[in-house]
Amino acid sequence: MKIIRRWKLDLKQLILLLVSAGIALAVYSALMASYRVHERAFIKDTLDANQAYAKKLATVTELFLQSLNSQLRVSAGHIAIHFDDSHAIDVELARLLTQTNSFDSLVVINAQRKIISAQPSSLALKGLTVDPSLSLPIELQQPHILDPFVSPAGNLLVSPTFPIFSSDGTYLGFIAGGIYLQGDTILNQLLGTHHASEHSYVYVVDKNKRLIYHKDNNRVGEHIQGNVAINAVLSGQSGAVEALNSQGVDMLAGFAPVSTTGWGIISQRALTSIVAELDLTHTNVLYSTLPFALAIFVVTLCAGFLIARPLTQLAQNVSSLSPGNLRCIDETPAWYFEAENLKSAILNSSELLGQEIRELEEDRKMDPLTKLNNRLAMQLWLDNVKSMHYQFSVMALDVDHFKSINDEFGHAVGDEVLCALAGVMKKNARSHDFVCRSGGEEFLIFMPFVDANRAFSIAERLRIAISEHAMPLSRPVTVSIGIACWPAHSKSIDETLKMADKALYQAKNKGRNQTCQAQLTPHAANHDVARHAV
Ligand SMILES: Nc1nc2c(ncn2[C@@H]2O[C@H](COP(=O)(O)OP(=O)(O)OP(=O)(O)O)[C@@H](O)[C@H]2O)c(=O)[nH]1
Repeated sequence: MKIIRRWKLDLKQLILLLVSAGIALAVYSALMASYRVHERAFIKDTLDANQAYAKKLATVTELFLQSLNSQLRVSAGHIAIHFDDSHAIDVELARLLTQTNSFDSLVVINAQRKIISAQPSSLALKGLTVDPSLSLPIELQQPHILDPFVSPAGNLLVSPTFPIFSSDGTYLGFIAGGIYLQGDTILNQLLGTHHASEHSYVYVVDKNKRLIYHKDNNRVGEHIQGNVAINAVLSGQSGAVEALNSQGVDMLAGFAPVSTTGWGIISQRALTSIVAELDLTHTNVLYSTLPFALAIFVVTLCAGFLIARPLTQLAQNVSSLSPGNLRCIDETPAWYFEAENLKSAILNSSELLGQEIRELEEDRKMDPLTKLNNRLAMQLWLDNVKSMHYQFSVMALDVDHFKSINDEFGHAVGDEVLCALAGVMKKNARSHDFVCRSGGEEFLIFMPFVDANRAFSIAERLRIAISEHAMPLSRPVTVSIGIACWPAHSKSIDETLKMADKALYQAKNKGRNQTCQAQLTPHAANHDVARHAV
């Protein structure tokens, strides 16, 4: 049968594969788990930080506006005293502008909406009448912050105002501070520094969802719609939310309202920046893990080779096993329990197998009924004799009237008789005689180094012993024997056996229960038998 060897992974390759997959999976799952945990923590921290920062900025803005209000109140009191002195008002506004650095511009507007003083004077606003849309402070006659508007000088600004009353309580007008929303402004300095984090930024909307501060100055003045954080903060809430901004970017936004103005402050960070930061962090983690993973890989690989080695050697030794030589298996080093077990199992099964083969071999050469040698064993024995060329005599022995025993007592009794005869033959044979059952009720006994005369007397002794042996039937059993010698009777062993057979039939013909010797041939007559005798 042709054996087709299919390619298969060996144990070393399997261990290698398993270790590689194990390490890759372990590193991957550790990185993924760490990534998820960090991502959640990052998002929560960012939301918390942005909310805290928005609250802080709202508080700072409140304080800033209060401080502006206080400054305007002081100046309003001073201006009320000198309301008719245009120069004095100019001086006061100039002082406020330069000393406090809180405003980008300052104007005093009388009850008729006319600008009676303005700083810096370069704006050239003095004498102008402001738009009726800006007359709310005149109607309210109390502190008020005007919503962002474009000033007559063309600047987008927010404007805190404070009313000016004369000592008798007559409303004279109001002082308005201008805080520019575009360019390098005071609001920029207040909101644009010290972010919640490097990647966060702040923007501020007024109550009409109009950007009044943004890091991208060009967007100031823009109206923002559909922003969850803006909607929440303008409804007076503070908090944090992960939501898409107006430009479709996923943002982590913290927000807080400035209650006095109705503004909303939002501090936010793009989610993608967190992902990028996490990616960078985990790439670094991966690089830091790689040497350890490599070390584990190498150690496990070595262990894998050590584990595979006894098994590989056992397999090689078993495949090159020679009958009866189990030493190579016994000497295979097996340093761990399973390999040692396998080695013992192979040794045991090899020994058992060897024993069974030996038994089979014995059975092959043995007559199953009488346990005497069979014809195959006889042939092997004769081959050996031929090669050694030592003389022997052979007895051909046949049970007399065995058919009648079978017929009379049954086949089973016939078998018992055959076994009993075999026992007598073995008992009478010497250790180096070769007794075999050559057929049904026929036997051959080879006697090395025994000449014809001695063979005759041995045969007679055996014949008498058989006839006297108690058989499992009511009458004695006898045998007839023919004798021949090799090479005394013939050069050919086959011929010698035939001559013994012939002598046997002579004994039968002479009336059975007797021994006959083969006749010497001319060749045999010249043969010096004594030369070979013991
Ligand atoms: N019980 C039993 N009988 C066997 C066995 N082998 C052969 N026989 C019988 O042995 C008998 C041999 O008969 P024959 O060849 O006629 O010889 P015989 O009856 O012994 O007569 P002679 O040899 O002429 O004395 C046959 O009946 C065979 O069936 C066996 O293994 N067991």
